[in-house]
Amino acid sequence: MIVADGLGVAAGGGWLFRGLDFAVGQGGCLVLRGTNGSGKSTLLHCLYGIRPPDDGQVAIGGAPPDERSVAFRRRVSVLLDDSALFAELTARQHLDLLVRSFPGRMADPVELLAWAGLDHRADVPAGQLSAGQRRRLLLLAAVARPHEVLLLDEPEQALDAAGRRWVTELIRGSLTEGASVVVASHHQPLADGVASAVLELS
Ligand SMILES: Nc1ncnc2c1ncn2[C@@H]1O[C@H](COP(=O)(O)OP(=O)(O)OP(=O)(O)O)[C@@H](O)[C@H]1O
Repeated sequence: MIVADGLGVAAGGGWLFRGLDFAVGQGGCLVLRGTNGSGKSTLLHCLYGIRPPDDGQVAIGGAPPDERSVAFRRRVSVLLDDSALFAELTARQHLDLLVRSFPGRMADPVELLAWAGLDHRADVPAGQLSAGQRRRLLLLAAVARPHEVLLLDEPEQALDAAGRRWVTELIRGSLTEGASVVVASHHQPLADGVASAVLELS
């Protein structure tokens, strides 16, 4: 589903990474690891088509990624470093929007909100949620909608211990459904819980 062939990105007069080859099939999870600034977010941007590679190529389902394509965005679900919510819309309204975009293909929003531990905050505008609650809502929205590919950038950010365990459960659910997942993470238990392969950037 996801294939990188000699992938490279140049930055700051050198190569951030170069010659990356990997493939992630259905139900597979590649975990990206590496120090701050090693290029994990940049690699995820390449996989979503936000940033063209400077060397090599990447294909999602046999074609180059294109985040401007509605068809591509319907197949690929993401939580990237700049993902945001509508501050004035509640958690419930965010899910209602998704349900309207994918009619008959999503679980009941009430059940989803309870699963995310957000049922008591369902009618609070997203702008008034805590950082961890906003993170839970972003993750829930990314995973609850139908997807063939899931790209997550440090999903553990801002989450408490229970939330970090929940992320592992959430990614495993996506894998069981057959998605191909790439997740950048600094959280070793999460990596241990979901990885079928690990790519260390340096
Ligand atoms: N267009 C660009 N021009 C110059 N430098 C860039 C560009 N894009 C990324 N970089 C640099 O590439 C490096 C990698 O950044 P990136 O955010 O991908 O790292 P990361 O591994 O995700 O880091 P972190 O763990 O801190 O989230 C950074 O030093 C960044 O400043």
